[in-house]
Amino acid sequence: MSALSFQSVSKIYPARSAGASAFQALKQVSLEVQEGEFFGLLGPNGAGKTTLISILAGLSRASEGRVQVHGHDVQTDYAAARRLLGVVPQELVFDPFFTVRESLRIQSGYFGVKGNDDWIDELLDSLGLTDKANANMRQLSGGMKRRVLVAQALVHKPRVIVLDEPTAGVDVELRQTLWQFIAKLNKQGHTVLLTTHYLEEAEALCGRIAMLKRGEVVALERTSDLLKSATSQVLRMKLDGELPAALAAMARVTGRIVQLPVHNALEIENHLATIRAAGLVAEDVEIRQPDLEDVFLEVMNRKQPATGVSA
Ligand SMILES: Nc1ncnc2c1ncn2[C@@H]1O[C@H](COP(=O)(O)OP(=O)(O)OP(=O)(O)O)[C@@H](O)[C@H]1O
Repeated sequence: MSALSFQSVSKIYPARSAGASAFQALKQVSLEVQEGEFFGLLGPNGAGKTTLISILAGLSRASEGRVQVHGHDVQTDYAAARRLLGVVPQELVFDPFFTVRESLRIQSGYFGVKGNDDWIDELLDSLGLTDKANANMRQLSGGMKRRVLVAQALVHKPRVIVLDEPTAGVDVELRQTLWQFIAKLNKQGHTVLLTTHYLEEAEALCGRIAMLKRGEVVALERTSDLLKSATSQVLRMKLDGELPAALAAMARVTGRIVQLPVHNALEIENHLATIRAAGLVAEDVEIRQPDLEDVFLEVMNRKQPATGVSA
């Protein structure tokens, strides 16, 4: 039995006002995540990742289809399904009146877990929160609050850990602490479902990845196979000046660093000639293997059949 099962899940948000149209955020999404997997759910802003997680967590209802956690339906068997899940939400929602330790005890209470202090201490320690155990939630920085949200999601030792962009806006140290801890829990058998815009993290951590585009699954593969599926290599260089329009359309640009997909030697020569003809000087030119970000862009830029968005 799968740890998570999404069967033909669709979601249509109703029109908010007369004259507005309804919006289909998910279209027939089907996914199975096996127990013990570290699974990545990727997609651009608005692709439907949070909607799918909200349905999984019972915060929103699917318009069609079925979602199960270890065989428990998230609608008809909500309490059992929810107990198996630890969800770290994207939004920093917290109660400002309690200390960190109090809020973890309260959260344990919601799940009916008593005498949980040993595990709470371990969570505080693993997430670098021991010093803050008695601090009031409102005194914490954004990154510290994010750590508490992770701890809250894990108080009942859920079999399935769901992380919705857990590293958005957090520093390098927390990322490392967080990933070490989550990887350890995954090794112990916990299933992990992760959404992130940091494709380097997804590449390093996830064994399998689904990519969503406008509510549809457009790729579902092992990470290693996705990386092999890229049809191009990458021409990388530093440039001073603006890239000619013909190349800009296909380039990944970060400050002075320009990266272009290339399929053969002739294409490399042509790109460099176009750059020279524009009066630009390329420095530190190299060819590298594609990474997950290149594959992601390739998948997202593939022509898809037109999809109706209104209902
Ligand atoms: N309550 C709502 N009513 C109407 N439309 C909504 C509602 N919630 C989300 N949407 C729309 O559904 C689409 C999917 O949103 P969702 O938040 O699931 O995307 P996402 O992939 O999580 O994006 P991001 O990467 O920005 O977090 C978006 O176009 C969004 O505007």
